[in-house]
Amino acid sequence: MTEILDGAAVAKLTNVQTAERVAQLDKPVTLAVIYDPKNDGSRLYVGMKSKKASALGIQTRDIPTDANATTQSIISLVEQLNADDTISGILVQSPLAKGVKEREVFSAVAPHKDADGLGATVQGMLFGDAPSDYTVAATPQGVMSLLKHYDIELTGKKALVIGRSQLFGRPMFALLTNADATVTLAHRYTSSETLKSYLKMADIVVVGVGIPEFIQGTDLKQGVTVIDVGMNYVDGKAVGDVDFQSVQGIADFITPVPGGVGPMTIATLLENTVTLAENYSVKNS
Ligand SMILES: Nc1nc2c(c(=O)[nH]1)N[C@@H](CN(C=O)c1ccc(C(=O)N[C@@H](CCC(=O)O)C(=O)O)cc1)CN2
Repeated sequence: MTEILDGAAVAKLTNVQTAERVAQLDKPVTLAVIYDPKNDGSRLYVGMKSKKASALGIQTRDIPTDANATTQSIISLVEQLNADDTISGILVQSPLAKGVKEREVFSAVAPHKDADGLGATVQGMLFGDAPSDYTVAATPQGVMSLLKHYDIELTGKKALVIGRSQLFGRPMFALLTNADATVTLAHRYTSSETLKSYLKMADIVVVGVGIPEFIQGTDLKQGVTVIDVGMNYVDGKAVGDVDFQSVQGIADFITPVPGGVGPMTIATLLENTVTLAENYSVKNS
């Protein structure tokens, strides 16, 4: 029997705790969100994040980049927000406009305001498994929260991460390594025969490549745990990178799309934001 890892339900539990934490603070929690208003997905996701933030008592300042925005102009905006004491956390929604160097913009966010955990400093802390307070990218951290909620054993397990983005794959690799799994990171230059062999060996598969139903049940080992990070739209419907029906009876656990990693991404972003606000208030009390 294949059990659903219910991201929507676990996100709800996280959000209740986040709302309680916000209510305990004596100053407003504000998340600044920089995004490209020309990108349909970004408008949708920023809207979802702002709506959820508001429901939890977190204010958002949504900042659309202008038509002639450059890497430097957006970095200057980030630097203003870094220095703004009314801002608890900063999120740079990906993708930014063509030609803007995202990594440079992510890394301009001050570590103590990096709500999305995408900057070089906090990602360096993650890769060094530094035992200190730093934020972790929302999607991979949300995956880890889901695995923990369902007590999925990671120690010594063979984990396959497919996709090496800065948003997901690279921090996912680091988190699973830090959790003592044996991790392989596959990507577009991994041959299909190599990918096939690793898929058949993996105890845990985490895939985020943006190809609808890229993974089929027949690719997988009996009893595998499947985490579908894919967020594709086919005929207007959200579809993951895994053929959900085809893994029934093969996987022990799977995240659905919608209702899996997506809600966890938003819940984790907002959890990160209140953590930054709490740390800031402690340091400045
Ligand atoms: N700076 C960032 N940019 C982007 C991120 C990110 O984590 N940080 N992730 C993705 C998009 N994303 C958040 O921005 C995101 C996508 C989807 C969902 C979600 O909850 N989806 C629903 C389905 C929605 C629908 O039905 O249309 C679900 O899976 O249940 C949340 C966040 C790219 N950019």
